[in-house]
Amino acid sequence: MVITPRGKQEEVMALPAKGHIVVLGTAGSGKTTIALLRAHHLANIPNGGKVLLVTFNGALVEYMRGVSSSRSTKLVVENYHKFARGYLYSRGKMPSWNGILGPEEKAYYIKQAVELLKINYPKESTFNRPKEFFIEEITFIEKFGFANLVEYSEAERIGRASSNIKRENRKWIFAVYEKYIELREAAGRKYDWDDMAFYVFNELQDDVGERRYTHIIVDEGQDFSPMMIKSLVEAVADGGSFTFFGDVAQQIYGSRLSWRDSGVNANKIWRFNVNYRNPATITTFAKAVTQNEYWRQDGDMVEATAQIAEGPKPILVKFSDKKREVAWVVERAIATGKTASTVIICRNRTDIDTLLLALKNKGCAAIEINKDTPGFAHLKKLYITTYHSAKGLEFDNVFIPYLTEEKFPDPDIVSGAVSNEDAYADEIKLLYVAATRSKYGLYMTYSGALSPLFPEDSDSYDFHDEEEVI
Ligand SMILES: Nc1ncnc2c1ncn2[C@@H]1O[C@H](COP(=O)(O)OP(=O)(O)OP(=O)(O)O)[C@@H](O)[C@H]1O
Repeated sequence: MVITPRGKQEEVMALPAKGHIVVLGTAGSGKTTIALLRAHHLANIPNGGKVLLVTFNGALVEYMRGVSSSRSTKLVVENYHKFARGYLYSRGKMPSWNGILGPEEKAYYIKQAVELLKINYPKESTFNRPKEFFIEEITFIEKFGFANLVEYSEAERIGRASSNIKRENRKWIFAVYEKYIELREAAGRKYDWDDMAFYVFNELQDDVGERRYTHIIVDEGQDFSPMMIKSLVEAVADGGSFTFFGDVAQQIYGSRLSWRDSGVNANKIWRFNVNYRNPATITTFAKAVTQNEYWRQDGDMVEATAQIAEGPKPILVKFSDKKREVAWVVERAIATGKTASTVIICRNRTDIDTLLLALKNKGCAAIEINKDTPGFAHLKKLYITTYHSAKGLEFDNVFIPYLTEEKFPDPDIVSGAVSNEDAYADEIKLLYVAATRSKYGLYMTYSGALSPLFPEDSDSYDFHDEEEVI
C-alpha cells in the first residue's frame, strides 16, 4: 500500500536534512511509517551519505526490513546494540568473544561489590539496602552515563517514587558502582548491556575519523536511555541530521528516563495526534488505561484527537477458571485468524507455552513473534507474542488473556522491583501498548479477580460473563 503523508507527517517529511528533529506521537500516528519514509527519502538524496534507522525491538527491525520494498544500499536498519557492538568492534574495542555481561552476571557482581564494601565499612547502613536497589541505581548511573561522583551527586533522581537517596549517601552507591566495574574488568568483561552506550559515546568523542552515517533516525525512542541517544547524536556526520520518534505512553522497558536528558537540541517538537490505526472505540479504551490510578502522567504524552478507522467496542470477558478462559481465547482466535491478522498477547513465556499447546491441540500452529522472527509480515493468520515483542506492530484483532490480579502486574516484576508503585507504573504501560496494536477488534479476558491495572472506567468496554459468550 502506498501511504501519502498527511498534515504534520507531511511537514516532517519536508524538513531539511540537517539538525535535530523531535517527533512525539500517539499510538498509531505514523511514527514508524514516517521514520521509514524519511529514511528512504534521505537515502535517496543524490550524492548524499548513508542513513541509519535504529529501533529498539528486534521484531520491529525485521518488520521494517519487510515493509521497505525499495532497498537502498545507503539505508541500514538495525537495533541499537548491533550498532554499538559494530562500532566498538570497528575501533578494536570489542573482544571477539562475548565481552558483554548479561543481567544475571551483572546482578551477581553488584552483590559481590556490596559485600566487599560492607566489610570495609561495617557501620554504613546504606550497604544493607536490598540488592535490587543497587542494581536499579547502578543501571540509572549507566543509562545517564555519569562519569564521576560529582555528576551523579548533582543529578536529580527522576522517575522514582520511593527510596529517595540522601545526597550524602550517593558516594556509597558510586563506590559500589566503581567496585562493580573493577570486579567486572577482572573477569574480562568490558561492558554490560546498559553501559555500552557510555563507551560508544566516549569512543566517538575521541574518534576523529569520518562518520559512517550522515543521517540517523530513531524509532521507538522513548525506550532508549539518554546515553544511547547521546551516542547516536554524536555518531552523526557534520552537517547531517538526527531525528527522534517516540511516544512516552509506550515506554515499556522500565527506565522511566526522558529523552529530554539526552542532549537533543530541537527548536520545535512535532506532535502527531491523528491515530491512523485504532478505531475510536480503542483510543477511548486506551485513554481509560491512562486514567487508572497507577498511570503516571507525563507532559510529553500526546493524546489522539482524531481517528480514521472504525471498529466495535473492546470486550472484557470474565471466566470461572483459566481452563475455560484459554479454551475460549483459542477457539475465537483461531476463527478470527482465518480471515484477518490476529494476535494473542501474553505476559511471559509460560503463558505463551500454555496457549501454544492449547492451540496445537486444536490443530492450529500459531506463528510466534519474538526478537528473532525473520521477515515478519502481518498475514491473515494467527500470531502469538509477548507484550514487549508486540511493540510497534499491528494486527486486525488482538486477544489479551490473563488480565487477572494474580498475573498482571507480573508478580515476578513486582517482587524484584524497589517499589510497587514503580513496578505498577511500568506494567500498566504494557496494557496500553497491547491494546493499541489493534486495527479492529480487542478481546480481553480474565478469571478470578480483575487486574488492578485495568481501567476503572467501565464505559470504555463491554463486559460479559462467560455464559454470554460460550
Ligand atoms: N498518512 C497515512 N495514511 C494512511 N495510513 C497511514 C498514514 N500514516 C500512518 N498510516 C497507517 O497507520 C498505521 C500506524 O502507523 P505506524 O505503525 O507508523 O504508527 P506508530 O505511530 O509508529 O504507532 P505505534 O507507536 O503505536 O507503534 C499503519 O497501518 C500505517 O500504515
